[in-house]
Amino acid sequence: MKRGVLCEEEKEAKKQKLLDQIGDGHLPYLSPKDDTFYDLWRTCYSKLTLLQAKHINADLHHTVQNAFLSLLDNGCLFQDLVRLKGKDILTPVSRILIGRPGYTYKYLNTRLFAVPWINDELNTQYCTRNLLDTYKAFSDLNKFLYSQTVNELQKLRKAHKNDCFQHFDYKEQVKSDKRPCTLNNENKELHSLEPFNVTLINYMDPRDMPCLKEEPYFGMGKMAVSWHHDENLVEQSTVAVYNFSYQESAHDINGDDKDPATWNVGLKIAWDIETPGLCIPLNTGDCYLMLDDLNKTHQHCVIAGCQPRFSSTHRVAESSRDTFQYIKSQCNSALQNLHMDPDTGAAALKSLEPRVLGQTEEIHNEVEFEWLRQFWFQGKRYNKCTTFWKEAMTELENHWKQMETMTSLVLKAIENENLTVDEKCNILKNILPCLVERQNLRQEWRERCRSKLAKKLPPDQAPCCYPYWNDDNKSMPLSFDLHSITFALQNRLETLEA
Ligand SMILES: O=C(O)CCC(=O)C(=O)O
Ligand SMILES: [Fe+2]
Repeated sequence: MKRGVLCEEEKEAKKQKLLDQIGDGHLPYLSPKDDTFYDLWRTCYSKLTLLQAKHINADLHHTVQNAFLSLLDNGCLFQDLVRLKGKDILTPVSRILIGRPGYTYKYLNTRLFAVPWINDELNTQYCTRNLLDTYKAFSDLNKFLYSQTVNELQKLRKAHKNDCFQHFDYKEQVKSDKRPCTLNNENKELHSLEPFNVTLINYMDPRDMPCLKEEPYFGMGKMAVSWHHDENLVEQSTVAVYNFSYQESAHDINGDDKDPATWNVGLKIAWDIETPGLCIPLNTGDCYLMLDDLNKTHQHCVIAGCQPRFSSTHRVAESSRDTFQYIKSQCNSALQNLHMDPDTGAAALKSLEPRVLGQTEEIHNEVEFEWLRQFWFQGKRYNKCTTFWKEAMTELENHWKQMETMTSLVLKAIENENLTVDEKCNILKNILPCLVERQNLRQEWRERCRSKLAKKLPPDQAPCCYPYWNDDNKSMPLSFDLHSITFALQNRLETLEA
């Protein structure tokens, strides 16, 4: 766990404490019909910018809105079976990730694989021409939202400078506790200017989701997306959202004190019950930007209106360990230690250096659990949208299978080679934790694939426990179930150390 980051249990306890403090009542929140709404926005939510639909080019609206509908028509939006506090939950919202070729984005323990929004090299990766244009629309929207973000960040920097200047001038008069929230980090370098690398598309028709949760702190209404910070983003990077709701509907799920038709984004300061929350209605075509560190200092949620609604949420995903290019190079570095005899095809390990063997087993786990099993857990959904990931996974699976061979070669080496007791102990100490973890995670993924919720999903989205094989499968060097192997190795280590 990173320092300074609250773990799940601590967060849950803190949240429960807040809810207990609130009791049966609700905390105040402001919406445009409140007089002080804009004052609160300016002072405590100044890094939230709304870009009204009327200020955006009509052609862009047209292209993007058609692209959303095309995703729906082509069946490219999927509810995710995410894992939250050790439980599997089906998200009310359906999603697809679109972005740079090879990028992925992890949220709630689920790795989403980006459908490439443009691909100059290969045109065979889409089922239809129509989908190619659809994805490209989000690349166009991405460019537009990025240019708006750069503008807004410049404005923010100017305002920030003025604030600092004024603050300097009136230092004696301005009491620090009266300073508006914008002045909190005067000396800090502002924002990341990296372009967005992915967009997570959301879709929900409230008529299909009669059991949405009530917003618990303020009583803002039914939540399509609960309170959260967006995870796994580059620090201080902006999130930009395009909002599109369509079709009239008479059905109102949120009571009558609010315009029944509109969707709202809710904001609050994390762990703060003094400052009122903010509820911002979103008209179709409106965009909002969560600039700089707003996503870190504040949480947001989405309050459902009564129309079906899409959003495209552009972000700078933290990508150091999250691209196909990265995992491929990890595999290649692990496979450096494998020698294949060109004549006989026999496999051998080049080095028995414990550290090298341990690293290979770590990469083995990484490719198996962070990539292959994450991918197949999402069923065959990606086939509908792109061939990019099927091809990528075939490549990774081949590498992974060679690593199964490498593990079997280490186990043989421990049995047969002329190694000293110390050498054997060192090898075992380096590889055993990885093997135990592999065994545990294989069981966990297998159970997730067999859960009740998993079985309810449509056939093309049903989780596959893959790779999976029986002991009589002669093409696999080791069993799927590693229980007896890890048990024997643990005993072996204890005996050697005795
Ligand atoms: O749909 C929206 O407006 C925001 C959705 C959201 O918060 C998310 O996808 O992380
Ligand atoms: Fe979010």
